[in-house]
Amino acid sequence: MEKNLLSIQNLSKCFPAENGNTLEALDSIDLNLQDGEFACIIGPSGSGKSTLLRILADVLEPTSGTIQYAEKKPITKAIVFQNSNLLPWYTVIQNIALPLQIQGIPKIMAIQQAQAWVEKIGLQGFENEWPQNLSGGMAQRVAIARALIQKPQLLLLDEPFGALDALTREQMSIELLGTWEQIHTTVLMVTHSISEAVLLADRVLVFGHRPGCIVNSLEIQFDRPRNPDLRDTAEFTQTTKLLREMILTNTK
Ligand SMILES: Nc1ncnc2c1ncn2[C@@H]1O[C@H](COP(=O)(O)OP(=O)(O)OP(=O)(O)O)[C@@H](O)[C@H]1O
Repeated sequence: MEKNLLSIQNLSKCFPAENGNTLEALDSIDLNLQDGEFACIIGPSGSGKSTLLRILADVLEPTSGTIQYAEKKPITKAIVFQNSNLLPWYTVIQNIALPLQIQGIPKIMAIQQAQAWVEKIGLQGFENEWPQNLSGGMAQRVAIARALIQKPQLLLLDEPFGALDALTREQMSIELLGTWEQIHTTVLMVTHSISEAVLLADRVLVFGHRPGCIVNSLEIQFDRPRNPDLRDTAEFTQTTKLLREMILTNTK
């Protein structure tokens, strides 16, 4: 049976704007995330998608509303942004090991675990490289490994492939699919790519124009584990078409 990880109720967020006005970024968001679910958010620019992720990551406070956790205690979370935000004075392996060291895990053990992640993301040989010498795709692989090494119960991905070229982006979403199929942690991912959402997600949430709220959602019912070849099937094309129509209808 499906188990709830968290429940967002009536969540709104306002920012102070010019002339003493307020800018309503989010309005009355209600959302349950199931334990082990991969959910994607798609919506217009400025509709509050990043704001919602930042609230869930505890970087921002909501103006009103609640987030309740099924376990009745805070859960472990990690967030990855469009920009990898690697520490430039740390090497690849040091960046990946950092969250464990912050948790107090001895350096030698943190580096051992980071080495396993270097292998999972295919960056063997680049362990001691500096972030400025990595391609955009490599840097994002490191950022994702740095998040996943923490074994977060909730992984928040804010357009993690948005700054990459189309081919690298496709490759990265296939790699993310493979990694996620092994760990099945709960993911909430913002993306602007319909095909990425359909390949990865169990459910796609469609945001309307600001103030952001969920105007529609689509269950993606392809079997797991999913194979990237799914993208070549007629069912995949039909689903992307359906989602595109849903987005266009709701964000006119
Ligand atoms: N710290 C802030 N202070 C003031 N306004 C903010 C702040 N953060 C976001 N906003 C405003 O809130 C609205 C929602 O922004 P947000 O970045 O959440 O949208 P988004 O849907 O993620 O956009 P995009 O798809 O372009 O990344 C925007 O109008 C933005 O200018």
